[in-house]
Amino acid sequence: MQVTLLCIGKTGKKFLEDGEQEYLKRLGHYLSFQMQVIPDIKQAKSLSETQIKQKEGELILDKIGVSDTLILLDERGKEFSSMEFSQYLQDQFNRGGKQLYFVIGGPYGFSDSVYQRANGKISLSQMTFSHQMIRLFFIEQVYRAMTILKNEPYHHQ
Ligand SMILES: C[S@@+](CC[C@H](N)C(=O)[O-])C[C@H]1O[C@@H](n2cnc3c(N)ncnc32)[C@H](O)[C@@H]1O
Repeated sequence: MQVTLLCIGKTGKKFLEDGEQEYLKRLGHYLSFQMQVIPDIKQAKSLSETQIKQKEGELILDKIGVSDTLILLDERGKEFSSMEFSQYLQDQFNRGGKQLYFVIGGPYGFSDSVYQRANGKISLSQMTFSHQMIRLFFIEQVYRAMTILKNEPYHHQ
């Protein structure tokens, strides 16, 4: 199964990019995982928050095929412990689809059309993180989950 993390706009901060690269490299040993960045549109035009969310939503949905699974990262989503999240990922793998997308919204979150298409919503906490920081936290959690599934010591060190 191909797992893709879709994000809006470049990370732009070296300390976060370095962390992303480190954990993407580690994850590559366990999983076919990629991060795809959808260009940030807000600098290009003067649009309202709702219009920005709608445009970003169209760009997100353009990437998702009818049989793909789309899971949103959303502070109002379901919360897991890291152990529970590893089982959640395993369950997704067991379903046997080809493409599993996790999506991080832009600075204003998701449009209604993205919420309507989504197959699920997961939260990393009830706190709100920046759309750039959450990438690193999520990639680390996927890496952690894979080491849990492989009975490796990372989670227990
Ligand atoms: C700055 S937040 C957007 C907040 C927006 N006001 C909302 O209500 O969704 C940008 C993106 O980061 C992600 N995000 C931020 N905090 C999160 C959390 N605690 N759990 C999961 N995703 C989170 C979500 O994908 C969100 O769309």
